[in-house]
Amino acid sequence: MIDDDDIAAIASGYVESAIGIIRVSGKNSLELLKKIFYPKKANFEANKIYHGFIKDLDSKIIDEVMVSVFKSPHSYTGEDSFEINCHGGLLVMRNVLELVLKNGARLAMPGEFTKRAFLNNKIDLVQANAIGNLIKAKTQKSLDIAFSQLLKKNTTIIDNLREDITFLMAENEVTIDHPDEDLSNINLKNRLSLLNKIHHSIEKLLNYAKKGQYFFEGASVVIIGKPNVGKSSLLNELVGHQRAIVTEIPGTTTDVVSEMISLNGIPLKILDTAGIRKHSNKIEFLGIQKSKEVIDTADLLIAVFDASIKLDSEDEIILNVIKNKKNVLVALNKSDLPIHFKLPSKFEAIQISCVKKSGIETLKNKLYEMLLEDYNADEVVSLNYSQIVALKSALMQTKKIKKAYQNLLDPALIGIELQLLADFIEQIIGKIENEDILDNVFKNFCVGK
Ligand SMILES: Nc1nc2c(c(=O)[nH]1)N(C=O)[C@@H](CNc1ccc(C(=O)N[C@@H](CCC(=O)O)C(=O)O)cc1)CN2
Ligand SMILES: Nc1nc2c(ncn2[C@@H]2O[C@H](COP(=O)(O)OP(=O)(O)OP(=O)(O)O)[C@@H](O)[C@H]2O)c(=O)[nH]1
Ligand SMILES: [Mg+2]
Repeated sequence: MIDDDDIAAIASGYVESAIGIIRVSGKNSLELLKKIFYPKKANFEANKIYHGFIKDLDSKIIDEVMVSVFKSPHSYTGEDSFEINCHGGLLVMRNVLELVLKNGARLAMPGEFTKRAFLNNKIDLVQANAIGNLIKAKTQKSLDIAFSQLLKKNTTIIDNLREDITFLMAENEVTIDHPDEDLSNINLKNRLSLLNKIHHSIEKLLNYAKKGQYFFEGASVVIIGKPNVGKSSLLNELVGHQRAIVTEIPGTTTDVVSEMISLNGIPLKILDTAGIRKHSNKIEFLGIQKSKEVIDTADLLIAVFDASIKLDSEDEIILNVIKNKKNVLVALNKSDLPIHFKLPSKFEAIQISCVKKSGIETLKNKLYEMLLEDYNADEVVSLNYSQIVALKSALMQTKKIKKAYQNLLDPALIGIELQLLADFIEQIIGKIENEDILDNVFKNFCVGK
């Protein structure tokens, strides 16, 4: 179902400004324009801007304006549409909008113009999301990513995925039509290797999407370690002020303390935690429970050790926590003192001193590097939550299909599974049947966008 009734909104924002833009789009919008706009020559050719007057039904002049006219499909929404450039006073903008509404348009919902652009195939869902991010972007880097995404229609990686899946589906059809031809080993091998390629691409896309998200939603870094190693001191160094209490008494921090910083444009939430050890009292026990909880939510962990004392059983607890994790940065603090700590060789560490303020920049650079590892600004896609969910489902689906091939499942059934995979991929680009999911994408846009 495609809505094409006339929608209207103040596109420039309802703030006093030099010029205000009232945007109207819909099947009958140009008829509506004729009723309220009086230029010298009322021929309303596409892509032209006209000077004239907006008049109400009693011929009273509402404002002197410029109006641009767009004709379907050559407009932002793909529909007939126009934009009134009126004086930017609050009352003027309201009067013009009200007149437009009185003449049959309704107020647009947030993002509804862009939703129509999407429904009319002017942009795909990845681009729609990019427009949302473009407006939201708070750092130049986020803006660059959003913009580069807006400029390309489907990203190549998604195009290739579609192509590969279509190939598998076509090949599977052949097997259904010619059941006598056994799936030869060679064929099976080819299919599995193509499926692996698909699996790998989806993983890559998920990885890019995650990194793209860092720029818009931010990332979280959790500082862990046994008591008294200097976790709170490190938090304070990273945020640039005395956010957390620091004392020489082990067990000083008993709750999670967090603070935001910008790391080269990535909004970073840094969390300092209670030192982990065999607890000595109830407060400490609860604090340690909390530390363990936030560890699992972290995009990155900084494990802090005290370089000035020998590795002990409390450090072992921390080493155990991080041993199978990839997203860990090890910091050897107090490196201003004589070094007695020896890290097991499999870990790589950065030496820092919060007291001497040394190594902190190196640590920040390393954090940034780890967050954006394998990241290629040209290929990054910033997907929204439901797109990421679709991608994850697609990933699971490839595993299922792989098993189906290996178990020589009936091609008709394999066909169904392949179709499901194709559907998940289409959801990313935007073939979404469910209106609710779709509205979710646009509801965070401004009215008038
Ligand atoms: N006044 C105004 N400024 C704006 C917008 C707008 O809609 N109006 N935009 C949006 O919010 C952005 C620009 N994006 C736009 C994208 C496509 C079309 C458009 O009319 N496309 C037609 C014609 C293309 C052509 O002839 O070059 C098309 O795609 O067919 C317009 C604006 C930012 N500035
Ligand atoms: N010499 C030296 N002392 C440090 C350094 N960093 C922190 N300290 C000291 O180590 C002690 C503990 O620091 P905190 O930052 O409170 O340690 P923590 O890991 O947060 O401790 P808990 O909250 O108890 O788990 C304080 O006395 C700090 O002054 C450093 O780089 N060098
Ligand atoms: Mg502390």
